[in-house]
Amino acid sequence: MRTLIVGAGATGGYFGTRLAQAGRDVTFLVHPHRAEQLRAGLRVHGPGYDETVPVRTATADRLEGPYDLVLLMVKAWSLDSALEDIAPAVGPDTTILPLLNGMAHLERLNRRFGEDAVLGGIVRVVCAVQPDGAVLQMKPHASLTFGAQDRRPTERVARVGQELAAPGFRLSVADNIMASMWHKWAFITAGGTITCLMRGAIGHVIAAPGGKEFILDVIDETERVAAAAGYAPSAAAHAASLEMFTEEGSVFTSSLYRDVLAGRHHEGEHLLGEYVAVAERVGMEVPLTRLALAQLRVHDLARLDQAGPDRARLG
Ligand SMILES: NC(=O)C1=CN([C@@H]2O[C@H](COP(=O)(O)OP(=O)(O)OC[C@H]3O[C@@H](n4cnc5c(N)ncnc54)[C@H](OP(=O)(O)O)[C@@H]3O)[C@@H](O)[C@H]2O)C=CC1
Ligand SMILES: CC(C)(CO)C(=O)C(=O)O
Repeated sequence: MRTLIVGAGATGGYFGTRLAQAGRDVTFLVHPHRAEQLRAGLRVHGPGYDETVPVRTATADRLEGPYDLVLLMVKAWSLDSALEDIAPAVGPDTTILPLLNGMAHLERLNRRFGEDAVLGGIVRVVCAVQPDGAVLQMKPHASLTFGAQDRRPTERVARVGQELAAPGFRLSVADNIMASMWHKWAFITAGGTITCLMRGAIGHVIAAPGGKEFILDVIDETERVAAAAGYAPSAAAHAASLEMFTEEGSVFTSSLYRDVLAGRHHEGEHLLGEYVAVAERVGMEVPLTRLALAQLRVHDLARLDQAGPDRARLG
């Protein structure tokens, strides 16, 4: 099977190198600067390991298809350009597996490629690209969960499962991938809302008087939306959110908040903006998520103003 991994960033770099090491036929679609950086291999390091993995890269102008499987591992704001770039890689039998956080991308992909060709998926890992281009895995766990949007156990799902089974992460086929994606989206939206609004790590929010009550209110708000949309978090998903977001001393911040702090592009519209839009559709008030979203929008406007004529270069 020929697999194209779109993006050799944090998640693409981590999962893609695990697949390459397992002998899979993997090509990374990258921008020219990243191709240059990866000439001598992609360094991935984390708890107890440090490896430089030889990788095959392609840039959009040299992409030859079709591929059997395309893993989309880009941030939401890059999705449109990534979809243009992968056009030569997609044939009538290509399977597209997006692994972004959130849900809104599925609709766009379904419109473009048809629902049968597009699987749902999530990854759980905590990785970041370092200034030298290496991918750093910050926590030991890593998993990839996927499945057909309509829950049918098709031949396509079985083939993709065989291709993606590799050492270095736990692979599972979800019985209901839409529910898994929703639970993760609710979780990420809660984490983003808490850390962006409070401008700090969970440990500090919990330690502040009133902080725990605020956290519980955010979890409640996000879970009520998921339930109203037909995806009430399971007891286990609720317990995982409580554990993560009420841990004393925790240094956890969402990647959304870290992107905001670093002045980078962020997934606020894709995660919180779309969440508020769903809440509106199901007739629910989400004042805390809405406040976090408004704050992100103000931040973005200020950032554009500060950049002035350089705004086109904002990354
Ligand atoms: N990081 C993590 O631990 C986790 C992230 N996620 C989710 O996974 C998704 C991806 O995040 P993450 O891996 O962190 O993002 P990164 O920003 O680390 O990586 C994305 C990569 O995609 C590249 N890219 C974007 N568009 C193209 C294109 N058209 N052609 C080639 N390369 C392209 C970017 O390159 P360039 O810089 O050149 O634009 C960048 O290297 C997000 O939705 C995120 O929320 C989910 C779980 C954990
Ligand atoms: C919480 C985490 C690291 C989990 O995978 C994540 O996806 C994020 O912060 O965006």
